[in-house]
Amino acid sequence: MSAENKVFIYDTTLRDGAQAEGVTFSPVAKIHVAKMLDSFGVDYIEGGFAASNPKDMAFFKAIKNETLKQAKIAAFGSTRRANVKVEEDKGTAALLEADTDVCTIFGKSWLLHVTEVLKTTPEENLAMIEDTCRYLKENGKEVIYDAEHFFDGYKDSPDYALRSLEAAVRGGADCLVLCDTNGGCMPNEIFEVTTLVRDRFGVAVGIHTHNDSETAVANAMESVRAGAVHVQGVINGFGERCGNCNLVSVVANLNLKTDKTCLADPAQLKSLKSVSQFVNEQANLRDNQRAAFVGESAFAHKAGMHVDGVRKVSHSFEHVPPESVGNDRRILISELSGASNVMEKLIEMGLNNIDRKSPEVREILKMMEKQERGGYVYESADASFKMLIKKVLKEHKSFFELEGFRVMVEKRGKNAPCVSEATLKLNVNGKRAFTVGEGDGPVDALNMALRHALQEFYPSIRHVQLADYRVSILDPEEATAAKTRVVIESSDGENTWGTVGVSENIIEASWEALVDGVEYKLFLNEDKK
Ligand SMILES: CC(=O)SCCNC(=O)CCNC(=O)[C@H](O)C(C)(C)COP(=O)(O)OP(=O)(O)OC[C@H]1O[C@@H](n2cnc3c(N)ncnc32)[C@H](O)[C@@H]1OP(=O)(O)O
Ligand SMILES: CC(=O)C(=O)O
Repeated sequence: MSAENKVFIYDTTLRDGAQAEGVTFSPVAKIHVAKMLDSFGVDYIEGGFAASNPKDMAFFKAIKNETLKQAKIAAFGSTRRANVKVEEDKGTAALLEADTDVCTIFGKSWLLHVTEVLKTTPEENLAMIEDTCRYLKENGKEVIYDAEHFFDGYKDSPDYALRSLEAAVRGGADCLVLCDTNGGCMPNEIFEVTTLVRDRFGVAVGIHTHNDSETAVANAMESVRAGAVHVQGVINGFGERCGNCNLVSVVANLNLKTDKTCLADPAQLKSLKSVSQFVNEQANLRDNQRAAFVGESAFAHKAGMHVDGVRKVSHSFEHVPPESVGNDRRILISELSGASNVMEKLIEMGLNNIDRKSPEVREILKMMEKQERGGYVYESADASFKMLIKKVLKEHKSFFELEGFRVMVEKRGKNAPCVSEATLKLNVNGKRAFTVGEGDGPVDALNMALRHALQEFYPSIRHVQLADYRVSILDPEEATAAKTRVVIESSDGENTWGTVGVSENIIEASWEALVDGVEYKLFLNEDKK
């Protein structure tokens, strides 16, 4: 890796990320995230605000017992309070107590904040910056200086904003990080101001952006183009208000689209999606389906013409190869599909010998369109679409015949729980199966009865679980006569697959989706034999 092309990645998921509404990391989660970030290859991990709370301080102690490959742990805090000696300042003492190699302090660049928030004088603020940097340097720390509101401060008074950086440099700061704290800047402003700071100071320049104008990643990229060598951000971009610069996108863009490198081992880029998912899990957040690079939809192609293009030349509709960031290409089936979408599904099913222009492909498309007009959607119900293909190709067989079911929901008294029970009669290979299932609701009960009935004949069904269940009402204006669409996700612990059913009766729609789900699994098993 050429030193001059290296951009240092400073992760603040555990500090600025924790300032996001709805996010709190447990002490154990903080350690898990830090270890994962280290394996991923970031350079700095900001573990918390040293003076803020015992949990953040406990993290700094606990992480010392872990062996990290290369990441440095940074403790975060502010410049000393106004009119307090730095040696007597509690926040600065907490930074030293954290006992990290790196201390990151934020100081004020904007006169508005100096006079109206700190309620101090411009000169005292400069002294606070210089004293705190110097004191931390004297105590052997690498000092990263976060110039809070730097761009807003610069717009208000360029002279004062630059003097605040000079104070940090006099104090010995190792890196000047320009912060767009309110997230209001445009990329061109970031480029111009970063260029000016880079040319003026012989110190490394970094960037810290927020996403209030949806420009945090673009702003960080522009800052790097202007010479910043250090980017601060959060995995998945959550953080105060609208969030921080999303490091997932920054790391991918830097590695794949510039001559810069940023991960200790660039091969780690392939773990980007799992890193993103891991952080969301630890932060108790859902994955963002539409997230750039790592979302489920990031490489999902729906429009027929796009699928046609991707099948011919993958980069005709993909800005980077999905596998480069650990993601997968997905082909969706819908009313916008053409023959190319169907071909992809045929290939997935191992049916490689059917021509794109064949009558079978046209017939599959015709059937799919008819079904969609009737309320079916196949985007999330790939397995039902594959069953439909089998039916059109006359390769479908029924593994069982339904003789009948009855579903009952009973509530015996105001405070008694609702009990759901289903009885089911099937004919399986000429033998009669009669089972009863109980469940949390009527569909769960029916699902239980179906699995009990089949597992004697098809043992693999034992492992199939109902993973998700979604209901939509079609034509709601028709009130009770409205159709119901049920989409079910089933899982056998290894794979998940979606199926769909439509009926005026919710139980019947659910049954249809359950049957497709079970048949899909049984076909998969047959194919494996
Ligand atoms: C841009 C950023 O994201 S910076 C990080 C912001 N993060 C956080 O605030 C989360 C952690 N914070 C906390 O736990 C608490 O705010 C603490 C423990 C740090 C401080 O709590 P308190 O002492 O009760 O103060 P409070 O939060 O109400 O006010 C902040 C004080 O810090 C001062 N302050 C703010 N920025 C700075 C600075 N850069 N340098 C010195 N003092 C500062 C304010 O002037 C105010 O001082 P005052 O009490 O004399 O009026
Ligand atoms: C330092 C910081 O978090 C900010 O200015 O946004």
